[in-house]
Amino acid sequence: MITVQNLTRRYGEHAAVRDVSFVCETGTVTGFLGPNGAGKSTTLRMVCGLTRPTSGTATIDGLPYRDLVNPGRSVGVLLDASAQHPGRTGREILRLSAKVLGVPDARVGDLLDLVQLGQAERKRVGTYSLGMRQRLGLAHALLGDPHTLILDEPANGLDPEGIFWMRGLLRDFADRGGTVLLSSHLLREVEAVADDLVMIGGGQVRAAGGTRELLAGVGVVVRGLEPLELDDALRRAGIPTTRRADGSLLAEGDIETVGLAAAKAGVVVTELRAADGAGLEEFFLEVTR
Ligand SMILES: Nc1ncnc2c1ncn2[C@@H]1O[C@H](COP(=O)(O)OP(=O)(O)OP(=O)(O)O)[C@@H](O)[C@H]1O
Repeated sequence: MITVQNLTRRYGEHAAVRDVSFVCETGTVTGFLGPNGAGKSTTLRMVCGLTRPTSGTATIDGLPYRDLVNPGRSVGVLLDASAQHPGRTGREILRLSAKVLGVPDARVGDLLDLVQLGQAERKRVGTYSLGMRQRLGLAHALLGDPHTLILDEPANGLDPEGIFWMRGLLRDFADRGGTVLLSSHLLREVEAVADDLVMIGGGQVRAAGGTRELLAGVGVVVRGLEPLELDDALRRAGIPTTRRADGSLLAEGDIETVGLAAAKAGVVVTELRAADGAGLEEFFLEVTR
């Protein structure tokens, strides 16, 4: 379990992270979402003891990262896939870390198979694509057989097949009782795998909760024959709306309330349904703006 309590980090006058709190439960995947510069990396670095918080605390299974005995055996971390020595091969990097962690050498081969680096394991990391580095980084994070994974933008550089593969791997890790915290700036990337979402914008948590609950709470998509009249009618009925790129509206209410408001105003509705992932995407953009 990861517990983040009132974490704040200031750089001079600028607060990169402001009073951020959330919990990642054991056996779940938590998606930490936010646009560029929102404060994701700074928060993850504080959780991993790499950046000192100005105030607040972060613990993993009740202990700050710095107090964990042999942390690589309990927490797998991937913060920057490019932070490996470019002159070493993938296999060499894993073998060196295995020695440091006290992990049997045989595990290196197993992990290389798992992340499907193929022949690249014998090539120098400096020649790797970003996707290959991410795969190696994931193998590195898993090397100590940890029960917690903290991954900063792990899908960066992965192709669609790679993203699908990684989702399966993380899902399986959590289903076997592990805890996963992963950041992304793309909702679509984590929506399918995350049990819980924490959305951050401007250094602050803007929304948090179960992915399904957040999905359910984002309102309905409604389209009218006369979009402007429909928008007017809903606003007059006290229902906030957001215009979507395809000409429909995202309305903050349930289907019945929205349908009734349109009917009362005599506006023809051509589509009315619960907002799906598209609604969540807009919600995400809205709350983290
Ligand atoms: N060492 C530092 N010194 C000064 N400002 C910093 C430092 N580290 C981060 N910041 C600032 O803190 C804010 C949050 O940065 P952070 O890297 O945590 O965001 P992020 O959500 O991870 O963004 P991205 O998705 O682009 O990686 C940014 O405004 C950034 O410029």
